[in-house]
Amino acid sequence: MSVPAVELVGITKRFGDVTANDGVDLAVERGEVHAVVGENGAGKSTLMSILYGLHPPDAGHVLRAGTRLRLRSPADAIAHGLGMVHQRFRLFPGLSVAENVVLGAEPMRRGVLDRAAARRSVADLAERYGLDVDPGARIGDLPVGTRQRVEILKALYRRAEVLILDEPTAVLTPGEAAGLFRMVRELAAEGVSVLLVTHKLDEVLAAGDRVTVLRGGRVTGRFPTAGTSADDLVRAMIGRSLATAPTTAKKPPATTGALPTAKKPPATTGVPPTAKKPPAIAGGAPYRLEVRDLRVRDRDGVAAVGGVSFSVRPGEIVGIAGVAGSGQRELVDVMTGLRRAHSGTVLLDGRPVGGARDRRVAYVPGDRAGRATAPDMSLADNLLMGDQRGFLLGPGRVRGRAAALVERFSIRAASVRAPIAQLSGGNAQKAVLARELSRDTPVLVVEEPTQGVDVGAQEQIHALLAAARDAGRAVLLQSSELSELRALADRVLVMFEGRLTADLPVAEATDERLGAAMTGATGVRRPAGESTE
Ligand SMILES: Nc1ncnc2c1ncn2[C@@H]1O[C@H](COP(=O)(O)OP(=O)(O)OP(=O)(O)O)[C@@H](O)[C@H]1O
Repeated sequence: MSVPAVELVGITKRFGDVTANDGVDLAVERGEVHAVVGENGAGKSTLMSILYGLHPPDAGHVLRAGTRLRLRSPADAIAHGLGMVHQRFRLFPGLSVAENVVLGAEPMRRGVLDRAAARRSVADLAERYGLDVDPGARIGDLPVGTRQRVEILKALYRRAEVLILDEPTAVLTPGEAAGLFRMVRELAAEGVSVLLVTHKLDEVLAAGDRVTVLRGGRVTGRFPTAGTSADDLVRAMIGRSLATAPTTAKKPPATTGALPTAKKPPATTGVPPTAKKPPAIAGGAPYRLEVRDLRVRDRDGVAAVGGVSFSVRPGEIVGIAGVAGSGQRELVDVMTGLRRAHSGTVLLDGRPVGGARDRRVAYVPGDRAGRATAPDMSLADNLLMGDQRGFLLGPGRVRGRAAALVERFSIRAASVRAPIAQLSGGNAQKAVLARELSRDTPVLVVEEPTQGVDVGAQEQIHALLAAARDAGRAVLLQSSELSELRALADRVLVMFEGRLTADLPVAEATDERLGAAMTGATGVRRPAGESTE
């Protein structure tokens, strides 16, 4: 057998009491697409960080084409033909594609950047690997899928032969995701090895050659994708099938250093477990949330939302679909009181939303690190943030309440005192959901609730959102996963260029109809008695 392109041998990594990787062996062949899957906190990101020189392992080593490497930094990794595309792109919006690709390794001519040479080599590279990118385009003008291609080009320009993709489709539309995987197969055919970290098992099975499953920092399964089902992977990931899943996630294995079990949580901190009759709204308003002819301008004075009207009843989940930048962000900003509208109104239970952050709206932002959490503050403080009772409680009670939420929402963390930045991505997301779902508000606005979240937790989060609806809350759900909108929403709205291009009952929200509305096709279907303009 040939020497693997890259091999991780006996990798162990501890953070305090947490063993994030525990004797992990993983070999990737040349030209292979190798997926790494596992629950939130299973140790996937840690393993990739070690391979990319971001963390030194406590034990074990990395071989590249059979040679042992000492990786002290990403620069070392890049020098040995490793490249990584992070979830958050590291591109300069004001610069061109070619300038971004060559940045730090520029072709120079008489002491200045040789732009023509940069463009030529970027165009050659794009052509060789079949990547559709215009080297002269400005990054700021490009859609997310194209920006990701630029990140991949950047790695290839630095001669990456092993490419690590960390949840690459989290930010992509379904069409862009399909394009990415076509490209990944082309790269593999050219001999590039791809390590793919993802929670989407259908992607793994469609685009991967082999899969390694991690659980509690250890390898619990190795599969060729051929002949393997999603259920086989799930069983290796969580030790059971999803079909027989209890509603709450299993206790974490001892190696992840989870918190001790908390006492019974106080009733005020949880989502009501059973469906209730929607409560009557004060003043008899039929809607919990009403948006009337809303217009919002962005910083440059351009209309970001151009006259949008819709309403959400108690006990209803309304989904919002649309390609990024269609005005969803601005719409949500006004609804949560984070931005002022140019004109129009937003009413909660018949009363206008306040100018500042309105306490009647619980909000789960899509931008976890930037908006949803204070990364340097403890998990406990993040869980209680915005809860005015927090000021009246001593630190012991704050930790007690936080521990109750940790237990209830199966958040895996070494301690509620540790900074939230130390949690795995999916566990940080669960913490934000725990905080917002446990607030007793009439309206819940949720963006991308399961982004970066493992399959078991996805199920749990969906059940929690359904419970919030059944308790009579009005839920507005923005998601780029059409399957998620279909699973949860009663109606799906589509935004395109700041306007609603569809308002469909879920039974009519097919991929084709949503896709057409997302690209601006007309033929808007509106439920009787309501207008969207
Ligand atoms: N810098 C750090 N300090 C302390 N603990 C950490 C640090 N980085 C990771 N951990 C812990 O190591 C464990 C593995 O985390 P890791 O991020 O590798 O998981 P993951 O499989 O990538 O999860 P996710 O799917 O949620 O992104 C978790 O328990 C996490 O809290």
